Amino acid sequence: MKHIEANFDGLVGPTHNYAGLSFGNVASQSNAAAISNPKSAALQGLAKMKALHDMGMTQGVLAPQQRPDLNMLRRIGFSGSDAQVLDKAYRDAPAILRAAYSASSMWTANAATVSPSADSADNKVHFTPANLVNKFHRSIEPEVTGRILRATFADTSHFAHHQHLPEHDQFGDEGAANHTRLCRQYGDEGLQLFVYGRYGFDLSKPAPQRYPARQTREASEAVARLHQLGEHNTVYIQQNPDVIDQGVFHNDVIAVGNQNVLFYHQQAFLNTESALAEIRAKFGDSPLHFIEVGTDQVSVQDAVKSYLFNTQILTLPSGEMAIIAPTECRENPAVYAYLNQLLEQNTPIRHVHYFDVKQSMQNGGGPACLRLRVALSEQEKAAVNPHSLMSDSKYAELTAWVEKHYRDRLTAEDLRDPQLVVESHQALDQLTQILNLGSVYPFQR
Ligand SMILES: NCCC[C@H](NC(=O)CCC(=O)O)C(=O)O
Repeated sequence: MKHIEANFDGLVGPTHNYAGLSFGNVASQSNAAAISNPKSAALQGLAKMKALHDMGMTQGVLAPQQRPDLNMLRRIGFSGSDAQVLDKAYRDAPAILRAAYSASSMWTANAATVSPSADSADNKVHFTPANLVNKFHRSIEPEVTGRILRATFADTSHFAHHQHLPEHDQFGDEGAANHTRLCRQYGDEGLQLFVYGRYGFDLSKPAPQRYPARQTREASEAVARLHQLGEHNTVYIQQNPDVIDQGVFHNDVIAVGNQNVLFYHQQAFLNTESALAEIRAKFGDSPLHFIEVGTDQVSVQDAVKSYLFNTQILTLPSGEMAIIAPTECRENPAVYAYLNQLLEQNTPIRHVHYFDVKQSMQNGGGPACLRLRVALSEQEKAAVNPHSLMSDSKYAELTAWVEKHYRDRLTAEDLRDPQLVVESHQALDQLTQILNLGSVYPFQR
């Protein structure tokens, strides 16, 4: 039986903007108030999806959230018509209005944690939407994310969906951005690595000083319990607090894995040696490639700027691995030299492909942030909502949809424009038909 690993990318929503909402995410903070281009952002994302489809990969699409979140604005006391709500929020609470508009659900690595059926005791694929409590603009995502995931993976004989974890920072959960699975073939039982930034209930443990650790150990453990994993197929690893303080707000900014490859920076983890020893012991006998990048090769600062580790490592149909990197990696001399040298080494990684995802990068989201990985058997793949899978015709349809509905320029001032709400709702309403999702959005219910 053939198993594959699909990538489900988040479609960039029509209100993509630069609001500087993520303290601890250097790109988000430094591009605050820059002018965004939602149309180009969505097209960049679609081009990456299409390219992976053309490489023979299984590529899916996840719909964005309804934004602005007018229900949230009403819940905190802004009243009247939609236009009045926007106007009052723009005047009295512009930062909250920007949060209500964020297209941050494009980064589907944070949508959920997914465990494939080969690893879970009940042989189902498990999904837990991330609560994203550390950032207000993201904490308003999980409910609709859960609906979109259920509409995409509806068949309950294959797919198990859980509620997001309790909404408190001690259970802070950022989903698959802090989760990597190692395995031989995708259908074999694998080893799930849960990387956390701090302990939620034991303040005597090491923690960053400057920037927040968004993921707690207790949250990671809760997800593993829900997904029916055991000690033999999980490893918990604490992220190095010093790198969080240098802008590594998710582990996928400093480490990424695929099958028998773990690609990580020397400073990524707090206790690297013991983590690697545990991985080796639990992974079993077959070959494992630890590709460690030294600080002398690529500094943490260059890793954060270029997103060298926020790359996707794909296993191509040929069996060779390819890295999907942002063009920022080609523009950074140390990183580009490193990647060229990596291809000369004796690892499964044989190719590097560069993609322009600048609109997302400027908010701190690279190629890997934009995708949620779902390993599937043939039967499970057949049970996925077929309308959410990329094809030549789906690409053409979605591209035309973006061209029709999206603006190519959005400033902070534009967020008070009630016409933007109308446009977004029209676009999303049509999208739910294109992806055959049913009524997932509040305005449709
Ligand atoms: N995995 C990448 C996530 C990037 C995301 N950026 C943001 O939300 C920035 C939004 C803004 O500043 O407009 C975050 O930090 O969670």
